[in-house]
Amino acid sequence: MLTLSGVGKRYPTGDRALSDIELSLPKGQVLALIGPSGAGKSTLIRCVNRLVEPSEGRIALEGCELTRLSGAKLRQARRAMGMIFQEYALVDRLSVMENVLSGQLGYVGFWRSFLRRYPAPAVAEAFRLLERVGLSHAIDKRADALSGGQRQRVGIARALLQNPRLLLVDEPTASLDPKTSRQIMRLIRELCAERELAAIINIHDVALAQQFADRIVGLRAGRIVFDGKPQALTAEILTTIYGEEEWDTRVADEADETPTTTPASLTLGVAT
Ligand SMILES: Nc1ncnc2c1ncn2[C@@H]1O[C@H](COP(=O)(O)OP(=O)(O)OP(=O)(O)O)[C@@H](O)[C@H]1O
Repeated sequence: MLTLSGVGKRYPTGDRALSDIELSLPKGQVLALIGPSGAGKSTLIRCVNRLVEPSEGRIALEGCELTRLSGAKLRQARRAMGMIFQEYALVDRLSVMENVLSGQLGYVGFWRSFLRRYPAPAVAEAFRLLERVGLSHAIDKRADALSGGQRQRVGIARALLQNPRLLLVDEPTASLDPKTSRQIMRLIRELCAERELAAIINIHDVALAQQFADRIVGLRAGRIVFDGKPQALTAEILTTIYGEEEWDTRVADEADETPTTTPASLTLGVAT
């Protein structure tokens, strides 16, 4: 449903962020994008919805070539892509419900949304979504009264309200504790399965990526250096992506204990 062919990005500063990206994402697939800082993960996600303009290559969503679109047609195509950001991007002084409804901005027109009058079906759907993400008790709360995990749930409900076919998720767990991070990743995973949504999730936590994604793509210096199943991510491949590190023994060494043979996947939570 999403295809990137020969995509590259060079910023006006001269920094080359992406080179020769070839990627095809089928419907319903959850793809985790991993790689060290500066590898190009955010740039790749932003090229897909054209927040960043690719310098070369083509990106097509359900047969529609996004890289050729502009103006109203681009805005319309963007509605098929739900964005979920690390920093939640909520309006603090608005309620949970109003924040979710603001996902309708592209549909209802500026004045109507400015006056905060939303169509009844959108409000009903927002109620359903808030219930689904576990926030039915907090509908009237102001966004700034929520925990990080709750804020992320609002962001997820807001992205889903526009009924996207693809989710673009940028560091969804960066500011969350380990348990909440797992809950948020599980929720995204379940929602993708329920709605046959494809997702690209930019994530630093390799163990979470392995646990909740169908497929892992590793970027290094703007190039794809791994594309495969989570189980195929060996210590050797992690070295290709991140550089030298004793993946199997790192936790034990740092705790000054006898090195163990802990599998790579269990020791990678902080590998960035
Ligand atoms: N707006 C920009 N202008 C110039 N260079 C940029 C810009 N945004 C990113 N870059 C450069 O592009 C490269 C890729 O950055 P990007 O933010 O996509 O990496 P990332 O893998 O998402 O990193 P992180 O995990 O730290 O968020 C880096 O060299 C970065 O310095």
